[in-house]
Amino acid sequence: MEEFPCEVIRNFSIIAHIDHGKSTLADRLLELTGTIETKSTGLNQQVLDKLKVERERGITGGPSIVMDLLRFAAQSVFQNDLLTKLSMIHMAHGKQHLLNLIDTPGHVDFAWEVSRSLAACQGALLLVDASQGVQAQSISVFHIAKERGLKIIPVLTKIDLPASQPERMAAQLQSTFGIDPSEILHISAKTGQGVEAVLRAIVDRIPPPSGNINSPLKAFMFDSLYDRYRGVISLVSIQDGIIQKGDKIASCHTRKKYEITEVGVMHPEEVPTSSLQPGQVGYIACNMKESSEAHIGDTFHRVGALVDPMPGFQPSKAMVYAGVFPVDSNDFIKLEESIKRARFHIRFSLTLTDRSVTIQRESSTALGQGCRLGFLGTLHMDVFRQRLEDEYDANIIITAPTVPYKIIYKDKTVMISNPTEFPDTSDTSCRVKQVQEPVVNASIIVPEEYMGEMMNLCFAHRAENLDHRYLDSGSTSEASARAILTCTLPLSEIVTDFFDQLKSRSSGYASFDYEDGGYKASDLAKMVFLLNGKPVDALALIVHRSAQHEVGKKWVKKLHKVIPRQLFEVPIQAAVGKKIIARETLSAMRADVTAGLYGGHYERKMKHLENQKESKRKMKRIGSVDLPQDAFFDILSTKSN
Ligand SMILES: Nc1nc2c(ncn2[C@@H]2O[C@H](COP(=O)(O)OP(=O)(O)OP(=O)(O)O)[C@@H](O)[C@H]2O)c(=O)[nH]1
Repeated sequence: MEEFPCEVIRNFSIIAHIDHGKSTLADRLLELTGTIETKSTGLNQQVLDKLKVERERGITGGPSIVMDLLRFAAQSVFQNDLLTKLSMIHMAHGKQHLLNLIDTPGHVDFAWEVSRSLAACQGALLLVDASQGVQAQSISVFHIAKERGLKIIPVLTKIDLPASQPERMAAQLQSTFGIDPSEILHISAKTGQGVEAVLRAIVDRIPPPSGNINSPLKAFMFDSLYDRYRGVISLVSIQDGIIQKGDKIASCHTRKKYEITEVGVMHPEEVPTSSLQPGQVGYIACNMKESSEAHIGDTFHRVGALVDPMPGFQPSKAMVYAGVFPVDSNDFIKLEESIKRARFHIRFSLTLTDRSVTIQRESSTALGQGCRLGFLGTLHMDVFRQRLEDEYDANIIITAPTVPYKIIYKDKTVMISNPTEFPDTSDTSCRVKQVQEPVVNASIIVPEEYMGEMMNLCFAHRAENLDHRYLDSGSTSEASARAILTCTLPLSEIVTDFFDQLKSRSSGYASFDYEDGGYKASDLAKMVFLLNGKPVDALALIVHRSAQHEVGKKWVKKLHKVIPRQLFEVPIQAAVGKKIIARETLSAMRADVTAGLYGGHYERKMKHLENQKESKRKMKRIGSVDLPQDAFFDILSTKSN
């Protein structure tokens, strides 16, 4: 592939709320520039099926069909999934331009990944569905792009839809982001209307990357992947200088030295080039053996020519944790493998890095050996869980999600991510000074008639600092005004069913987004459930004291409903510290399942015994109480809390 000087290069991203049509627009741009063929192949369906989970949730990491297709093609053909960036060539003003589309995950859980990708861009298309208008995530991604100083090209899409209201939405973009309506492009990515103008705007409005080919090499690593044969492949954006095969480079972060074995760009698959120059975004392969050597946000320089490193990033931290256990403890190794495979797939489909899901072994007296997984957010966890359950047919139990708490003692601070580790704060000898929980700054956008409902929902989830303002005045008779409601919420309150309730109580109209709001002191306690006097560690919860009686009562009722009767009476209790705060009693039942069957019914008797054996196999024995797998599912199902 020919070399492109800096001034004809444009590095951009598409930022949008989920489902606003990012993938469709990317497909159109790739088609218009001849990067891919216009006609989709029958393969697409196959690929879509493979990515069922992400499809169902309506999220993809990038230009859907193209990306997915290439990801899978690349996996099988080249054993390489370096596809978070695509290059297109476009003729404008009599010159060929190289347009690099850099993929972003575009979801609130992955804010860090979004800024990581945007760091390699000079501009972004802010894509807004003209029938839906500005949504919560449009706002958060806009701010990230703005903070990074990117040129933003506002684009209203889906104008072919009868429900689209481009004029009204343009006014909304103006009032929300201060965008001049004359700068807004009106397109339909589906029919292709106006998409040419998008290519023109990318060339005309986004500045070329700056950089000097004669300065010392400075290459910024914004992503990395592992290739079985070539080791770590890094995606880099060249800030200054030039990089080519045979060059000896070093990492600013680890000081380790490497020799470049290959450089190239994605067009759309890997195309080796003789060099990468300032402004170019491409891949480099060097003799980097371990993923642990690759640090996202690292800067490479030529050996012997030190440069100031680019500002790096704070990698994202796991914010939601859950335990995963095999129903049959012999399956632990199999489960661990499934988890690793699921992690691999999620990483590609959501454009995440290797370390996006943290895994630690965990053992529970109730559930045996398992893993404690850490996720970036609830969506991340849900997608992962669904993939484990669906695609790997994993016979697993997943515990209720929890968030990391800060326990401040007189002499130290400890972070805990498992309720079983939570200290008994009512015990005066435990020396806990304060307990803090993570909070988020949440924003919800809804039509005004749902405001009351949304406020109630927020208050029921311990919201503070509630505020609201209007985004527009609902200029047409059929469209009501939309408002943005902001508040702080404890993260633990949104990891269960908050999102589902938000959707159902707003008839699907509310959009929700949040950002990290730090830690806040809170009056929390550990709630333990006892079956026949024995605590079940896997069921332990952390509750706000104001809700402990309500939560305790609800859970013992739920346990009472799902635990089958045993041969003896079983008290089911909820305790906080030493205090029992709720109780139900499960009455005893008869033992012999065949007792009612008299002589001559040998086959029936055997069948009953077989059935009993089968259901015993699926039981978890908690102390002396048998709990069927289904009961655990029911108890731990977050949706029915
Ligand atoms: N009518 C119409 N539909 C469109 C247009 N652009 C996208 N769509 C449809 O909108 C839906 C979402 O489009 P996608 O391109 O998958 O959206 P996305 O933003 O990539 O979604 P995620 O990657 O899952 O976040 C699909 O059903 C598209 O067919 C458009 O211009 N007009």
